[in-house]
Amino acid sequence: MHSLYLASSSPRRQLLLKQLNTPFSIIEPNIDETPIDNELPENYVSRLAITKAKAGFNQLSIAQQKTAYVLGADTIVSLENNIMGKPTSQQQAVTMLQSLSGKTHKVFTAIALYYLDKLISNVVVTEVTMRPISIEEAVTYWHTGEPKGKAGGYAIQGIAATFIEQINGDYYAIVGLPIFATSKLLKQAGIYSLTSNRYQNWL
Ligand SMILES: Cc1cn([C@H]2C[C@H](O)[C@@H](COP(=O)(O)OP(=O)(O)OP(=O)(O)O)O2)c(=O)[nH]c1=O
Repeated sequence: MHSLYLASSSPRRQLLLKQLNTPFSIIEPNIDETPIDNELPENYVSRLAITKAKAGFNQLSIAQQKTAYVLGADTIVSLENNIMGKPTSQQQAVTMLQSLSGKTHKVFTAIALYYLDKLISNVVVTEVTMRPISIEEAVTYWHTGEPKGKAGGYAIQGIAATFIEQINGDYYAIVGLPIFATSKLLKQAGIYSLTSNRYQNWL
């Protein structure tokens, strides 16, 4: 018997996890997302995904913890090792988009699964190339409401799809949960729902 929990308040992550065909419940951990000085993007996302999974685990009762598998995830946008989180003002959002305009940046998404005193995690990196975006366009985009709550201040699954020339990597990782990497993590933990003998070696 096991129970999968998603430690996330992101509606996108909840939708994406449904694609794994494994029933789950939601816990909403509250954690401090402040980066440590000079922390590399990969280390930052990994630390946050792990912190979310552990914080979620700690919200459960002792009885629930015995069978719990808690999944945490974190996504950031990064240009030249700078970490871009979720913009909190128009000015911040416009500045972020202006720095990404006409360039290729990286999206880092970490996933972490905490269970039975074990921790397994992975970081998925995707390259995103944006066409040039004018300041006027960035301001208009802010007023659509879409950039709020999105790392880097854009949502590839929304209007910002029109900004994206090319991606190299996993689309789902940009939206917040890399489905393939997550299925591998669940398989590693022995709770992937579609495991078949024929594809035993795909991990
Ligand atoms: C780049 C990009 C990010 N995002 C989202 C994914 C994440 O939800 C969000 C980054 O913030 P996160 O801190 O990773 O997650 P969150 O605060 O939304 O949810 P929680 O911590 O409770 O799990 O940005 C998109 O939806 N589309 C995009 O194109």
